[in-house]
Amino acid sequence: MSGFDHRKYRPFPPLAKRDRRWPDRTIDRAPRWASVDLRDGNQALVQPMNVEQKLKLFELLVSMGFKEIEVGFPAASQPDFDFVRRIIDEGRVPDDVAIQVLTQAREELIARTYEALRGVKRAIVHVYNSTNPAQREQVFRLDRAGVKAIAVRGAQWVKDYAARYPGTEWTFQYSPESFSQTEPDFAVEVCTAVNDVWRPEHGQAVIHNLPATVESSTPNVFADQVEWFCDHLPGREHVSISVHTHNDRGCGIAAAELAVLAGADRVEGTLMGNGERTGNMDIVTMAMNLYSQGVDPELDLSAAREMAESYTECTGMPVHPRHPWVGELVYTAFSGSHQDAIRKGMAHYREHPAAGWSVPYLPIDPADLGRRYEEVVRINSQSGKGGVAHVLERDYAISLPRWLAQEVSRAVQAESERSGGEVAPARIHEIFSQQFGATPAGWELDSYALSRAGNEVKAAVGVGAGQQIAHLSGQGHGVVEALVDALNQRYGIGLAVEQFDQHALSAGTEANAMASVRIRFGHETATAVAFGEDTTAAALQAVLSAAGQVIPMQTRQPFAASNG
Ligand SMILES: CC(=O)SCCNC(=O)CCNC(=O)[C@H](O)C(C)(C)COP(=O)(O)OP(=O)(O)OC[C@H]1O[C@@H](n2cnc3c(N)ncnc32)[C@H](O)[C@@H]1OP(=O)(O)O
Ligand SMILES: CC(C)C(=O)C(=O)O
Ligand SMILES: [Mg+2]
Repeated sequence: MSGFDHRKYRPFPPLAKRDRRWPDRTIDRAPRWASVDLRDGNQALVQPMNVEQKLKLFELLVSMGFKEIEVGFPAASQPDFDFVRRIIDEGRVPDDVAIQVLTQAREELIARTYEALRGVKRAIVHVYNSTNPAQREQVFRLDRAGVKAIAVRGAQWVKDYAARYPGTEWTFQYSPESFSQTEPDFAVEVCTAVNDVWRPEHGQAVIHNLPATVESSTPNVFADQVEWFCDHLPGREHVSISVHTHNDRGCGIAAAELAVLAGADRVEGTLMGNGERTGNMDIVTMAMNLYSQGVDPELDLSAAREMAESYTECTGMPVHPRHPWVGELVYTAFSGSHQDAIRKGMAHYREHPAAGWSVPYLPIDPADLGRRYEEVVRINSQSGKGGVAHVLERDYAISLPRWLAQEVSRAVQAESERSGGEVAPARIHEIFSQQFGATPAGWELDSYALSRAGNEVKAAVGVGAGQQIAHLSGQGHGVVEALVDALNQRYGIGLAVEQFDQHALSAGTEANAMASVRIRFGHETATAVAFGEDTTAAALQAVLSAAGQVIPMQTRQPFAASNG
């Protein structure tokens, strides 16, 4: 019989709250960020970071602008203790950064915690104990009063030991661990008792950190809990309210965002969401969410890729290619309709930058995070003409008319179906050059002379190479028509031009002009592209290259005679 049985679980009881205000709010400024990478992130790693790795990550966090960084649980292990000592002794903690350390509410651990912090300019001592019914009953085997007493004793030790180190600017932080699974009135009762020891109203800096230690409800329920807590904590105005969410249901970031709407001033989390089990809330994502709404995240994420690399180096944790904002593929479109829209949207943004960023499928400008536009459109069998045209435009300054983009895209599609994978820009250019830009042997434009009488252009064109030059002449409304006329006369055939485009190329390209043509010959068509010094040369060569594809060999030979 299957053990998969939902009846084993109980639904999370929501808070009966009728006066919620948070749904009508928006976040218009960044909360205070506190990184717990070096503690919660570290304690969840298969192989916790060594001192060198911790140093590197610490320096990364400082460089990103974090002002509050939980650097470890120094009473728990010698490496954690040594790390805290090292950053203090070596003067690595900038004056505007407060390091934070975690401890259980046990005297010997608190004493050792303060030893680790000796001499630091400012620090946050973070003491915690679980307050929810399951831990009260199963871990502590205590009732509410007993668990509150653990917190009060812990708060007292934190205060007493701080008094022994008067040279440091201390902030005290208390976490009713498992807050989100604790009865709200009890969470308020415990935090009030802690405040009675710390007396924030007399100037002691105090943070109450409300953890969703294990995420067990939808984020709206957490927001209700936070709002309720803020409304009911006596002296709320004297303390900072922090949240610390985990991601068991995949909503750690959403819960933190809604908690900020509900009144939280501060958010604890980690880079990329590393942390216990499914992780802590990901500060990078939440900060980027704000950034994408035009809110200054107050963290520097401009070198996001390097940040992700350092993160992996320090923690050994890979970054998923679809990780919000930072993953390798998160600004990449393979699918045709997305590429088409991105191409048009980027062009629109270039023309109207003052209107702000609104490129479809790209929530932000990838360049803001140091991402290259090359990554945005990548071609495989799901791609369409817009994407192929975009790649040629972006990487080779070649603009294709719509009809030609369709043809090139079909050729690229055939290649990707054959290979079953991505077609790199260089290969797209090669396909384009070989299938559309090649000049058939004997069809090189050697020379041309034009004269105009009224609306008519007369063209005398030398075709071929070396000794094999044919001299053709014809007339028409323009050079293309004149050359087609010359070819039709010379071979007694009926070529017709179906499509023709020419344009000057942008500076920096070798040729000055590009022309593209599709001609019809009976049931066949041929398309060719040519580049030239000038638009006339490009146009004539394009027609010759196309003609060379469809005029049968026997008709073509010999090509040295002149019809003019
Ligand atoms: C949600 C979180 O992330 S909390 C942080 C968790 N992080 C860590 O635990 C990492 C570092 N921890 C450690 O290295 C160790 O747990 C230590 C050094 C702190 C303590 O180690 P030990 O004393 O050997 O054991 P352990 O952690 O099992 O202690 C459990 C005891 O502490 C009590 N306890 C647990 N948490 C707390 C707390 N916050 N405050 C006071 N007592 C606590 C338990 O009730 C239990 O008591 P008992 O021995 O009377 O049954
Ligand atoms: C120590 C606390 C804040 C914690 O990490 C948690 O509850 O998840
Ligand atoms: Mg945690």
